Amino acid sequence: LNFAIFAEIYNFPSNFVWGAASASYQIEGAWNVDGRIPSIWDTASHKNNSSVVDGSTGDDAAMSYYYYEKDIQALKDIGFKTYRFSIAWPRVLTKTNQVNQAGIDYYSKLIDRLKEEEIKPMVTMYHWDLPQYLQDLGGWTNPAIVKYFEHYADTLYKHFGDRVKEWITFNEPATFCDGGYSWGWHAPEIRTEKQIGGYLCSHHILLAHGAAYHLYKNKYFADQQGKVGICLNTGYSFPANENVTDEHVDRAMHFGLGRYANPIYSVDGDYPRVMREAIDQKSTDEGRRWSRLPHFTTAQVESLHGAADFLALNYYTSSLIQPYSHLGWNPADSDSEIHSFHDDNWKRSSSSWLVSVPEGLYHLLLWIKDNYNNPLVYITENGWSDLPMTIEDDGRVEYLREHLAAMSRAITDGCRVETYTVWSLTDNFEWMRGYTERFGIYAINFTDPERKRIPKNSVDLMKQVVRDNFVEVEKD
Ligand SMILES: O=S(=O)(O)CCCN1CCN(CCO[C@@H]2O[C@H](CO)[C@@H](O)[C@H](O)[C@H]2O)CC1
Repeated sequence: LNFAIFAEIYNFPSNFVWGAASASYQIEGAWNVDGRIPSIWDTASHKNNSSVVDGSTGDDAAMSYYYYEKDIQALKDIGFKTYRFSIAWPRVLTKTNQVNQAGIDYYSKLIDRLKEEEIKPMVTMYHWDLPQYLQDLGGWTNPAIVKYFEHYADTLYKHFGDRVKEWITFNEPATFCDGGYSWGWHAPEIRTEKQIGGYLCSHHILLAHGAAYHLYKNKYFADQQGKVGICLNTGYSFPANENVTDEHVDRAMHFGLGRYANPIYSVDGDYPRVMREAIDQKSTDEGRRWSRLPHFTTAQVESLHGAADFLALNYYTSSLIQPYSHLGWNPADSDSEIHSFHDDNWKRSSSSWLVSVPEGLYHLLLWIKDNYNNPLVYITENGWSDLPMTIEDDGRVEYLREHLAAMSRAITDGCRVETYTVWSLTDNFEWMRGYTERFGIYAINFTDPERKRIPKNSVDLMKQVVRDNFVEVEKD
């Protein structure tokens, strides 16, 4: 059977860079070794009544602190040319904000080995493992955190900036701000009414990103010539029926992605007008003396505007939307007044929140192009989940084929996407889902002391995509 007869071929630009992604707390283990201090995820996973569904922790995880050569071999076997990993703040700085040399040495060794194998290191500075002693001071809801983060960024640029040329300040603030400080289902598991904690977190994340960006430009760029971006996650909001308008779509997109992207990438900067006006009015209606959404000063708006060299984007899934007004729901119960939900026909993964909507990636990339003047985009996460020790991961193969095809179409339609790193290189600690949901293209048996990286079928797909620089999907 000649597959080509039944397949559509989607090509990629000749200079397109393929790779894989991971995060420190999810893979490293060695949680209390060589000077690493506790993070908010050590605290959350070590609790007696931990919310991690299988009671597991990242204490050992994939043991990449010891087995990083296994990760490098896995990358080489596929032919990946970039590796997006995160550096653990708790491993690099002590509680007195001095350098922990053992932590520096670990990441230096990893970076040197990647460079030897001609694999570009792309570093995420913060992928959720905040030092616990900073959370004890309020964490991301305390404006003092901006200074601590700026010093952490300075430390990273100083020690690794000669070899690392692509920096991502934060991974998915949309997930950890509201997850951690509004709803409480992410570390540090704090619940606050009406997203007050989440909005404080977002505000300080953006100020910290701006500080780290300008620090790089002012102090390091001349010598190091690298790029600094931020990693944002969102889905696309599809109208659920013909009564849902483009205005509803834009409202949903601005309350989601725009909350973080507008201050940096939009023409005017600052929070989206639709958010600013809605939350200020609602706060007044609630009898509050000031808005739940903090205000940037004019100087801060100016400083944040344009403060990124690329937009790192994590895409997993999308939603159908309906406004509260069409559902007769109380608008006071939500700032966006938009209800998001899944179409029952969308294929399901092993994660409750993850269904397959490839066309959402296409529409999202077009929306970013149209709303943010076609910024340089790196897709830094895209992936599927299956159950432990699945090797014949046909669901992931289909998901990746369809999403790579959607990305190819967006590039053909003018979107500037230059890199794709699949989530994830190996199975790892999936936060509150522990080891019950697996995102790796390599499987790991977490009772195996060797933590062998076992290729799933999707490894063969990625080898073919890297080799041929095209992907095939079956014709409908
Ligand atoms: O339960 S509900 O449906 O009410 C809400 C949950 C929705 N979240 C949306 C954000 N998503 C972040 C993805 O998280 C990203 O993707 C990977 C896979 O999760 C993680 O391992 C990465 O560390 C992270 O960057 C995790 C689930």
